[in-house]
Amino acid sequence: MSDVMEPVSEALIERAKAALGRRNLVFIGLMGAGKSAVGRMTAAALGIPFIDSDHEIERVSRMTISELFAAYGEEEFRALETRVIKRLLNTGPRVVSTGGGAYINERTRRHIKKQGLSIWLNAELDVLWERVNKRDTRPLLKTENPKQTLEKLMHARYPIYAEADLTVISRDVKKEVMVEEVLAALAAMPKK
Ligand SMILES: Nc1ncnc2c1ncn2[C@@H]1O[C@H](COP(=O)(O)OP(=O)(O)O)[C@@H](O)[C@H]1O
Ligand SMILES: O=C(O)C1=C[C@@H](OP(=O)(O)O)[C@@H](O)[C@H](O)C1
Ligand SMILES: [Mg+2]
Repeated sequence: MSDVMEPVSEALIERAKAALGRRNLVFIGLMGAGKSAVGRMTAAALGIPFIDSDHEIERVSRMTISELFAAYGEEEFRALETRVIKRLLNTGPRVVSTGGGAYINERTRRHIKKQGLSIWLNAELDVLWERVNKRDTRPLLKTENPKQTLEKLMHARYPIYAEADLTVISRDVKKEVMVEEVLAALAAMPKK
């Protein structure tokens, strides 16, 4: 069997586009789920502008996420995140990849529910851990036992992520396969 990836079929892309219409597509899920990477590639496949809310927050504040947490704390970060995401959704349609805590914040979640179609990249702990432990850019994981912290966040957050419109299992497969599954989930949505 060849391991060369088949390009995503045009027919699937067209069905996914039609299902999404002019709505924003919003990626949610825990750190390491692939929101930033898969979101960007999904936007490219759909031909829709992409933005990562963390990148936008860093651009407008001219600080990194770590610097923002250190200087102002999580509460201030969440307030800024809510404002940025609200603006991005108001000026769409786009694909927006959020930071892992965004959908957990009640106000941000309300904006996402009102103005976007949400897709949860749901991954198991070991998949997430393998990905996040390679970088130290995530302030919430600067703890004594970051894997345990991640596990606690899973328990606290998964029931809330489960409110998403769509869910795709994020696992150890090529990112292109994830994009295809995202498009298939969109295409399979019941018509309103
Ligand atoms: N399906 C995948 N297979 C392999 N690596 C992946 C996959 N999805 C994401 N990654 C990698 O895992 C890391 C975390 O992904 P990222 O998109 O930043 O996650 P998130 O934005 O959800 O925290 C990145 O280095 C990314 O390239
Ligand atoms: O889970 C969280 O609360 C956070 C996730 C991060 O984004 P990623 O999920 O893209 O890593 C980033 O927004 C910040 O470090 C807080
Ligand atoms: Mg990200």
